[in-house]
Amino acid sequence: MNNHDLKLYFIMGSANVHKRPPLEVLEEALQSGITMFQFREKGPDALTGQAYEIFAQSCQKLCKQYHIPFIVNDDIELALKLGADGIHIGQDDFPVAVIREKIGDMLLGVSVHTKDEVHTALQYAADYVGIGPIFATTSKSDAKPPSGTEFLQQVRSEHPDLPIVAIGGIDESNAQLVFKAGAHGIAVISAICESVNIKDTVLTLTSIQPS
Ligand SMILES: Cc1ncc(COP(=O)(O)OP(=O)(O)O)c(N)n1
Ligand SMILES: Cc1nc(C(=O)O)sc1CCOP(=O)(O)O
Ligand SMILES: [Mg+2]
Repeated sequence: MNNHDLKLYFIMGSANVHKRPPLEVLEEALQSGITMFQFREKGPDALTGQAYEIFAQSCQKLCKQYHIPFIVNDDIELALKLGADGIHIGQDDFPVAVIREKIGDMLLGVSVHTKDEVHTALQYAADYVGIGPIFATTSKSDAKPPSGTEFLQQVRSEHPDLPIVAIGGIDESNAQLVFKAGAHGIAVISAICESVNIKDTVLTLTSIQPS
């Protein structure tokens, strides 16, 4: 992984897309220039069992076709079974201290909200950290209150080389602020899933420079 892979990190599950087939949305996002993808199939109506696995495999196949890293959210067994490029975990998902043993050199992303969590993620060789929610989000029912960019700025100044992706309520109207605060990239669900023109949205988001 290089820092550019985090630039526009698209996250999607079937619950995030309403008007079109999710795979169509993913393919359009890939064609338009997303740099990383996370399979996040969760929520009350989430697919389960075979349908869950088949959907994951279809997303992975598309990502391979476009040479974009395919990351699995939460489900380490699925990530291992499919040979995913990486796994993203939060603080309540799996102990950071033992995950490396399970996943080998697969990419590891860890959600962090405190300096201690950043320290632990670094200690156990996380490849990047996710910081959020920066702004209010409707895509995660158990999200913490929005933090703004202050914590992100602190982490950036204390860890100049740490790959950071910001998440939560980020769209074309506020992404510049997030890059300015020191993020290498932005992770988005609704900005793409609810876009009326995915190509334009992706082009706008990927062309933002931290000025
Ligand atoms: C890139 C990225 N950052 C943060 C998260 C959130 O992870 P987590 O806190 O484990 O919450 P869930 O996504 O599992 O509900 C993420 N998924 N991706
Ligand atoms: C999956 C996720 N994690 C968050 C965190 O704060 O850790 S916020 C979030 C949802 C991001 O979706 P949207 O771009 O639609 O706001
Ligand atoms: Mg999680």
